[in-house]
Amino acid sequence: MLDSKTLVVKIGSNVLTQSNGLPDLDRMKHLVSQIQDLITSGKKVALVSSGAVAFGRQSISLPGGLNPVFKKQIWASTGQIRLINQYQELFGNLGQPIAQILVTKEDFRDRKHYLNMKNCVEALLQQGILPIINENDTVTITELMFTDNDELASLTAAMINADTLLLLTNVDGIFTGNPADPGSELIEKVASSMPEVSSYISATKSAFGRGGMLTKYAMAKKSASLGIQVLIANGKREGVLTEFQNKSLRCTWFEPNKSKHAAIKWLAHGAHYYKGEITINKGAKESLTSSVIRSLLPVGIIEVKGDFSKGDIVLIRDEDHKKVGLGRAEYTSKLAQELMGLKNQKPLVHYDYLYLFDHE
Ligand SMILES: Nc1ncnc2c1ncn2[C@@H]1O[C@H](COP(=O)(O)OP(=O)(O)O)[C@@H](O)[C@H]1O
Ligand SMILES: N[C@@H](CCC(=O)OP(=O)(O)O)C(=O)O
Repeated sequence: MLDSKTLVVKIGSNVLTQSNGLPDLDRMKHLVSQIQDLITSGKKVALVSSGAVAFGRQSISLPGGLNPVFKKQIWASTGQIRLINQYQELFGNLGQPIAQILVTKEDFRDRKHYLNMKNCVEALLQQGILPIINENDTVTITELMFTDNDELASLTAAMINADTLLLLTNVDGIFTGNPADPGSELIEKVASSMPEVSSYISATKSAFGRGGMLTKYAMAKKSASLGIQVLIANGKREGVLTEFQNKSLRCTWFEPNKSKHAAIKWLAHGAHYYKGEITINKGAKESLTSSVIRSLLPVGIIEVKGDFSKGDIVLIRDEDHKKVGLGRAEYTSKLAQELMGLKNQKPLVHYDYLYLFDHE
């Protein structure tokens, strides 16, 4: 485990609820005081907390036949107030100010939203205020939804340039089989050089979880590839964050690769957030994927699709429709259409803002 200065702590729904579905206030209090200890020790912490639907579900009973989307919206909108009030009370008792940030996938897709959100979270951290982030479940339905809050936490860690992502769930980490099976062993370390461990993971989810261990694993691997160390640990364990501080935590630790710069971290998560598609010819592909770092020039572009602005993410494909990478557009789709195929024009994607999939 490495030292940490800026970290994102994600708390899963199950950590905050008891097996009977009622909120586990003792657990919450315990975690709050340990988060406070992390902040007091000089770390910058952003908290991604699930629990809105679980808190809503246990306080508002709804008719069984009600549309599941309405149910989720009602539970999330009523439960989020309870969740944040609880945090407000617990952190307030310790003199720690908090802020609530509710986001959607669109906020990560649109460069302006993204920068507003990033600036806001950084300003809060700068002022010693703890941002508590959750998905805006009332407006995010189907394709607008994050896979789960592990994805949101991973995006947040990339956004604020965190060195550490701590995913707290109801098991000690990834096991070699069903965690309840005494024959299963905890996988203590995952490194990019090691064989895949995803085959061990079953699609089972805990009682209130959404994504399950498979998304946790996928997000942890992605974050580690960008240079963020990731720990999957048991949020129900007494002193979990104190053990993290002491580097003695039982967990699955993902060894980070060399850290990528902030823009690349944002781009790497852009696979579902791009606004336009650029098709490039063979020569341009060879140039981008060669060992010499090069920008994407209009001369190599053969098609521009979608409506994007300066700063938006674009997906780059080759002539065979294969995905080559993601880039940040230096100008609009309209101008890109005009310059397409022309020599001696300014790059559409600068090499500092180019993420190639093969490099993952
Ligand atoms: N190999 C595995 N190791 C650990 N947990 C696993 C594995 N396969 C499936 N799981 C399940 O993943 C669950 C945690 O994911 P999830 O329900 O999404 O939690 P959270 O609500 O904390 O996000 C565990 O409770 C466990 O049942
Ligand atoms: N936004 C939802 C969280 C959904 C979710 O991803 O839950 P989990 O798998 O427990 O992290 C809520 O607050 O209920």
